[in-house]
Amino acid sequence: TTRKILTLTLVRNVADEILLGLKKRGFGEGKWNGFGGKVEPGETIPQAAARELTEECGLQAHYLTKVGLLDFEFVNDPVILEVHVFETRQYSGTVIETEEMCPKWYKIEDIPFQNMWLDDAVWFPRYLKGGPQFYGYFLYKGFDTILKQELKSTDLS
Ligand SMILES: CN1CCN(c2cc(NC3CC3)nc(N)n2)CC1
Repeated sequence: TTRKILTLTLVRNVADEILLGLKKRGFGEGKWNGFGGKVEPGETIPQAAARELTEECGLQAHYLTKVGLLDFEFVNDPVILEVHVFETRQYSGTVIETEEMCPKWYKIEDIPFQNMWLDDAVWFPRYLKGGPQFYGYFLYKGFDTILKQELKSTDLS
């Protein structure tokens, strides 16, 4: 198996709402999600996360916190998606719609799980609770069925 390193950044405002984007094209089109993408050569993972955030919604993150790591495997597919999850509460700029994303602020109680990746309903509550970083593993069959899942806390010490 090979790993594809990806980023996912969740933005929170002072009202504790969360900024999600409706993906307009490509992988995950039609789903609400945080912002992210691939890590380019010569980039650290946090640098890639910050770059993708700006490209996808116009905000500049001034501080990123690593909140978790998610591994996604797909039956009969050798590529594991290794998604590094970050949060920012310190950012500047104006939220804009881009070619990739239509951003919208959500109250926590209104997060549209029915229109998000299936796994989000599993790990988002753990993310929202805060605390130690989390590790999640999801084995998908197609894009609509999770065959196996694992979610645990990983203290760095
Ligand atoms: C650049 N990316 C792509 C992958 N990604 C995913 C994936 C995901 N599930 C996987 C079955 C697809 N679930 C969330 N919430 N995000 C984050 C952003």
